[in-house]
This record gives sequence, C-alpha cells and structure tokens, in this order.
Amino acid sequence: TLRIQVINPNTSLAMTQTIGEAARMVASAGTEILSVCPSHGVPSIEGHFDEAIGAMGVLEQVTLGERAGVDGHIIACFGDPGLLAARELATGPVVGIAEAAMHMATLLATRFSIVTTLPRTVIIARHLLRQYGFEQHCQAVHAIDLPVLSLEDGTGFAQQKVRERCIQAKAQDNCGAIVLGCGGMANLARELSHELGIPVIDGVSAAVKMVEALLGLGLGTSKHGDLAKPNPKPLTGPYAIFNDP
Ligand SMILES: O=C(O)C[C@H]1NC(=O)NC1=O
Repeated sequence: TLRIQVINPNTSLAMTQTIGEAARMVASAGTEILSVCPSHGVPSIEGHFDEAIGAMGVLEQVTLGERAGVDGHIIACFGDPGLLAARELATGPVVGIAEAAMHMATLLATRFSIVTTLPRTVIIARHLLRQYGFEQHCQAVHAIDLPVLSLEDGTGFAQQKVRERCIQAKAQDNCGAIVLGCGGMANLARELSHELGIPVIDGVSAAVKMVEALLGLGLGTSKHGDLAKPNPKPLTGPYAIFNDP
C-alpha cells in the first residue's frame, strides 16, 4: 500500500476534513490517504504572513511523515507554502495543490483561469504562475472576495459565489479550463465541471494522482543539489523537533 500524507497547512479541522475526503475520493485502491494539519499555527492562510506560519507547519508534518515512512506528501494550500523546503526534507514526492492543478489545466486547455478567495491572495497565485512558468497559460485570476473559512461555515454561500465566479470566468475569459484556488474548494470541482461543461480542476485530487503517478514510476524528490537534505545543524527552541532523533 502507498501512504500519501495530505497536509492542510492551516489548523482548521473542518477544512482538513474537506481536503481529506476529496483526496480519498480519487485515491487508488492501493493508496492510503493520511490527512493532517499542523499541531500549532494559523486557522486560515490569507496572505504572506499566514503563509510563513503555515510553511513551518508543513515542515513539521513532513518531518513526522518521513519518520513514519510515508511515501509522498501533498501541500494542500493554494499558495504551496514551504514547497521547496519540504522537498529538501522528503525522500518521496512533494506536490503542492496549486502546481498540480496548473499542470493538469495546461494538459487540457490552452488557457485556464483561477478562482480563489480573497483579492489579496490573487497576488500569491500570480507569484506561483511566474515561479512555475505558467503565466502564458493563465488568462485571469478571480477572487470571490470571501475569507477562506467562509467555505466551512455551512451556509453554502461561499460555494454559490465560487459557482457564479466560475460561470463568469468561462463566459468572459475565453478560458478552456478553470483551476479552483483553495484547498477548501476541493469538493466542488466535479459538479462544476459537469455544470459548466469545461474542466474545473481541484488541486487536491490533481496532486493525489500526480504523487501516485510519480511513485508508480519509482520516482521521488531529487536529493542531488539544492533539494538534498539540509546541512545538519543544532536547531534550538521550537525548531529542535527537526533535529535528527
Ligand atoms: O489562498 C487561499 O485562498 C487558499 C488557501 N488558504 C488556505 O488556508 N487554504 C488555501 O488553499
């Protein structure tokens, strides 16, 4: 059995549950999904400061997962916080939901749009598009202008706003696909794909299949060069957990 750890970098248990369920929906029969979040941190990630806190939680969970022998890791926040640092720590694949969804979209359409939560996180998506080399594939980045945890308030209001924004994006952007820009939207993609008649891609499920694909090819994170394990140093205080036991 493959064991893939899906890390929600924020501490919202409801969102961790949503993410875990979406991952299990698509996982292969031989794949066990471990759904985790940091022991301490920030309830939602809505900017650069939150991302820095979330990244430390990702590194904590990757460290624990590596010690438990998990085969691969998913960073289930659309900013992919801590991605490269996590890859230094990991032997198996580490895939972020933003990069996973963006890669999948480029295989299905010549242009995709992104629908995310707050206007201030639009810039984070734009930074990732540049970092991953997808700027020329992305037509637009839209925000529903609601906080991340509105997706977990049980009213369905945020979900309705996501739906409306996706319909608008398809009509206005001339995009062939849409990427959902939040781990908390993971359970909306299948229904929206059917309703809109275009691929609406959730990064959690995309990342599960990409990690399974990499493992199926016998591939893991390169340990040659800048993604080799960090140079050992005596870490102190809250970072002592990263020291080799
Ligand atoms: O940036 C966002 O809107 C989404 C991002 N924040 C978060 O707590 N989980 C996420 O996927």
